[in-house]
Amino acid sequence: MVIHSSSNSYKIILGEQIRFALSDFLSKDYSSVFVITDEKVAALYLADIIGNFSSKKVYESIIPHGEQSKSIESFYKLQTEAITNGLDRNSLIIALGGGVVGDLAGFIAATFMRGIDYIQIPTTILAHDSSVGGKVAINHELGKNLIGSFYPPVAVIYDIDTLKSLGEREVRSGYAEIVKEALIADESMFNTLLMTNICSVSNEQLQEHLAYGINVKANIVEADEKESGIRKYLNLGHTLAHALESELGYGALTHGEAVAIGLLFSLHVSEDVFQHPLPFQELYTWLSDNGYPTSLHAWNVDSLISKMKSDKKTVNKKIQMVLLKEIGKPTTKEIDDLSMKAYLVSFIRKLVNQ
Ligand SMILES: NC(=O)c1ccc[n+]([C@@H]2O[C@H](COP(=O)([O-])OP(=O)(O)OC[C@H]3O[C@@H](n4cnc5c(N)ncnc54)[C@H](O)[C@@H]3O)[C@@H](O)[C@H]2O)c1
Ligand SMILES: O=C(O)C(=O)C[C@@H](O)[C@H](O)[C@H](O)COP(=O)(O)O
Ligand SMILES: [Zn+2]
Repeated sequence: MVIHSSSNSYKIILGEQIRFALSDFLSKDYSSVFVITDEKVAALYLADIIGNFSSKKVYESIIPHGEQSKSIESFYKLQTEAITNGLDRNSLIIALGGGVVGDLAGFIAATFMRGIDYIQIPTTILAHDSSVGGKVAINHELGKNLIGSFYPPVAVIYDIDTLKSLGEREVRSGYAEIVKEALIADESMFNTLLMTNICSVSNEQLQEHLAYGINVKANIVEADEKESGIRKYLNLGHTLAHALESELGYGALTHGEAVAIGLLFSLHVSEDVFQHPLPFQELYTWLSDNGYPTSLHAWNVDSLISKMKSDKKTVNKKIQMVLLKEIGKPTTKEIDDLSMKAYLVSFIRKLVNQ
């Protein structure tokens, strides 16, 4: 599949063992290569990637795994390494890992010498979403992804063999974004997913779900790369999810776990706003059957609302949520603070009473 963005067109290649054949997908002769990965992924796949570049200068940097690495400190450290390694404008950065590595390494590529090429080599299910579309960013203590850019990669090389080493928590996290894509795009896939036990999913099913998710995402980002309109729909569930991630401390919930709760919340609000029943209960049951954390601890509602205001969809301090008129019919809606407070309180009550 090829994605056409404002600055380039890039391929998304999905396959088995393709991490050993990177030169098949690179069209330029780079002066050097800088692989950025995390400690878990490095132990599993870094040698495979480096093996592709025997005749080139290859540098590597291994960051601690987890959301806390999407920080200004990691950003500065990696920029320093890029400079001291002598990277130039003809160097290539490789983001080898999940969404944390992808977002961080992509932002390094976007800003080093005002922008050099990078490729995404996603290694998590969740990264079917993060590696496509060119959103790159780091977190601020006050909010998720607040410092970043739109900067597409030159290729996405998705070796699905690497997904076999993922733990259950990461499988869950990735599936939350696939459920999101189904909710914004079509009911039949959503119903199929609700019949899937994600911890015993077959290879073929997983490939089908990944291809589906990438297709939904690719169509949206091609139509609205910089999020002036329909790209906002990919943010379904994220207004609350990002606030929770920041409020509870980055890494306390995985991004997908937070998105799962955020999706439930968007169904809760949508049902009230559009006075139309949505499958809140069905999604809740599926999430708990599949081991997502759905029982809540004390949330500070006022603090969450203030975090929700740093969402990138906010205009004039008014929160905009992505809601569903029906499955497959997303829209955006401004929610005032009083209503938001009431929705959060009733949502918490609903979850506690499950
Ligand atoms: N840019 C975007 O459009 C976009 C979209 C969705 C999410 N995101 C971002 O992505 C991040 C979450 O990504 P993630 O869930 O991939 O998290 P992650 O990158 O932290 O990876 C999750 C965990 O899995 C480990 N891991 C990665 N690949 C592995 C493998 N093949 N085998 C075993 N372990 C492996 C990692 O070391 C880490 O501990 C969040 O920061 C989120 O904001 C960005
Ligand atoms: O690609 C998009 O657009 C998305 O919203 C995808 C989300 O899954 C992803 O978490 C994204 O990073 C959120 O973007 P943000 O602009 O709200 O930071
Ligand atoms: Zn997301």
